[in-house]
Amino acid sequence: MMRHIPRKRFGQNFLIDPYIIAEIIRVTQPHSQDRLVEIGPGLGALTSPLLDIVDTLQVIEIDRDIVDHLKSTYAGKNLIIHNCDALKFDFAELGHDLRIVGNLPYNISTPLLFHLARFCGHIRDMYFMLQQEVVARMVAEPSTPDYGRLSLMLQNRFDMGQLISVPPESFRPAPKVQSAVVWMRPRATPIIPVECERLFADLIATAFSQRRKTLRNTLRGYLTTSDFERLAIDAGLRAENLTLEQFAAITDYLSNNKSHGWHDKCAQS
Ligand SMILES: C[S@@+](CC[C@H](N)C(=O)[O-])C[C@H]1O[C@@H](n2cnc3c(N)ncnc32)[C@H](O)[C@@H]1O
Repeated sequence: MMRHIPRKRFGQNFLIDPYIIAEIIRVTQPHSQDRLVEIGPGLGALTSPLLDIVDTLQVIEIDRDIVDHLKSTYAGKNLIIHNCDALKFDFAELGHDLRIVGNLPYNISTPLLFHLARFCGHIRDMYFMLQQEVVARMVAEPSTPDYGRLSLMLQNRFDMGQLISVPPESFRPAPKVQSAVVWMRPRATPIIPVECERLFADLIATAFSQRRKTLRNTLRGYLTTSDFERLAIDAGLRAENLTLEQFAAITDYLSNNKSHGWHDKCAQS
């Protein structure tokens, strides 16, 4: 293995634990024909075992030194390297039915998950290593401390679940936090219609901007007392108490109610 000084700015914490590496491959269940994509291959901890199974592997890596290393290590193998920023990568370019895996750079994990959500229609499933704390927020249920914008935005688009809990010692250098592997599968249809997602995003950003306040206060700009009554939602609740379906009902109500001025906004987005 080449001498490489891990770059903090690229979130480089390399997997060194053979048990965890084997577990990730086992849960991913790759098949030779799969259209597999790895984000952030690094020094190849997952890339090597994946290349042993799949006919072709596409990888997206930002670090040029690492790309040079990958080119020499896997010369002659069916590895297609995209030397670019995964946050800007057009995943639609790779076709449909994508299976995406990666031990993600933790410093960009949330924006990367939002970026990937835009390509739901191209994705079959995803398996990612993330900070445990982020996974907890992704899969959180209403009325729990971890439930918030990330839970709602992603649960709208994906079915998700935590698979493996991973300690810091499984990486070099060891991160300060506990990690976990999560699976994500796009829902056949998002709960919020795509054309209303912008309104939904604005609504939950406002509702969660002051977590301890009631919806009556936080959503004052959106809903009157009689709106809450028509929706059969208690205005004395907090954002964290509402289910995704209840936020969907509010979004739907606003988008169908021209007097609120949201109808046009929704249609434009
Ligand atoms: C946590 S390391 C994982 C490396 C390797 N897969 C492993 O498990 O040992 C994250 C990898 O993502 C790369 N990376 C960081 N930011 C990136 C970005 N914006 N786009 C693509 N790759 C990125 C890093 O250079 C690094 O190789």
